[in-house]
Amino acid sequence: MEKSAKIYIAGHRGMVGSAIYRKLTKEGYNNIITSTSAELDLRDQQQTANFFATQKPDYVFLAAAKVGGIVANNTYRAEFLYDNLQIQNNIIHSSYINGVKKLMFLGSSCIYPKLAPQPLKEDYLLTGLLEETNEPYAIAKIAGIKMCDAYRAQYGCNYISVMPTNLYGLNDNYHPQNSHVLPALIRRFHEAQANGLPSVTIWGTGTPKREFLFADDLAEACFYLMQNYDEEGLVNIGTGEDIAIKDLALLVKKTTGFEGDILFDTTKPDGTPRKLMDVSKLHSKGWKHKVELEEGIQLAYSDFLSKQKSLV
Ligand SMILES: NC(=O)C1=CN([C@@H]2O[C@H](COP(=O)(O)OP(=O)(O)OC[C@H]3O[C@@H](n4cnc5c(N)ncnc54)[C@H](OP(=O)(O)O)[C@@H]3O)[C@@H](O)[C@H]2O)C=CC1
Ligand SMILES: C[C@H]1O[C@H](OP(=O)(O)OP(=O)(O)OC[C@H]2O[C@@H](n3cnc4c(=O)[nH]c(N)nc43)[C@H](O)[C@@H]2O)[C@@H](O)[C@@H](O)C1=O
Repeated sequence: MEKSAKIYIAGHRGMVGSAIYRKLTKEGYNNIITSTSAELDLRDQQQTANFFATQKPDYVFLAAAKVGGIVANNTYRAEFLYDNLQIQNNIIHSSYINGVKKLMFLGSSCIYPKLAPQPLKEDYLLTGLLEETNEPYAIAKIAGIKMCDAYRAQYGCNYISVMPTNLYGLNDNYHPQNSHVLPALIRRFHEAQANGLPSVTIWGTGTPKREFLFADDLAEACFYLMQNYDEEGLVNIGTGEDIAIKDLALLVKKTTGFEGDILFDTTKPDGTPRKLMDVSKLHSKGWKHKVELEEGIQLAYSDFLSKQKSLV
């Protein structure tokens, strides 16, 4: 990507989009275009087509999506399927019509079968049934990978797909029900500590294992792959290390200084038992994560503390 290239970050106010924005700015890119969902509803085909025809971006990072944790995915099943298919179809097709040089599509580790062997290799895609709680979201993300591959095969478009593991970081969503586990626990442990509560309840059994990548590390990987990776198919982005949710809760407890008990609400879903990425392809391309989990939780907690007055 030339420094003067016109780069569109779709979803620039989100956790990932804002991290990509920070990275590009730090690298000296100054022709970045953005638009909020209120200004441009990417589910709308005509609005999206007009935006691309007017702006004519050279490069696109597709980080706009309907995103949420396990309960949000399971509750808003129609929105997770419809919104995501619309957003990605509109952006990918408009990119083709307007000659975008390269596009990066962001998927998710939930595209892999629920009971796939671990760690998850890229070629396990479409080898088994999906996890029920996030099937609509996963189906949309799989369609995005296949859109990129089909436009590459038929039209020669250089569209690449990356599959991030579970993410956390600055500008995360701290909604009590709709967020992912790490921001949810940061908020719940912090509030319990601040209010002198005797215990914190976490969802599920605490036995599922998850892998976590700091969003600024993800942005580094996206920037690197945008310049060094031009293949069809998909590439995992993660750390290659995972942790049981119960142990994650102990880390957040330590970070927030909470001293009470941890209880488990087993009426809430566990989801996939394990989702550990095989990152050998990513490492072979020359990229490895930098921020380890405990340091990342500290950074995310500091960001939470600076923003908590504005949270609902
Ligand atoms: N968070 C995670 O753990 C993971 C995320 N990912 C993927 O990374 C990408 C970014 O996720 P993340 O940053 O966490 O999500 P966020 O919810 O933080 O941000 C999503 C962004 O998408 C934009 N958006 C949503 N709907 C529309 C719409 N209809 N029109 C225009 N813009 C819209 C929002 O814009 P606005 O703010 O203007 O409303 C928002 O900035 C997604 O593709 C997600 O699937 C993958 C793996 C894990
Ligand atoms: C990134 C990924 O995110 C979603 O999948 P998920 O990995 O299951 O994500 P999660 O962060 O919501 O939960 C991880 C684990 O943690 C447990 N857990 C405990 N206590 C809380 C809690 O308070 N909140 C949440 N959300 N989970 C909790 C929870 O029960 C589960 O066992 C996908 O739908 C899909 O969107 C996707 O791609």
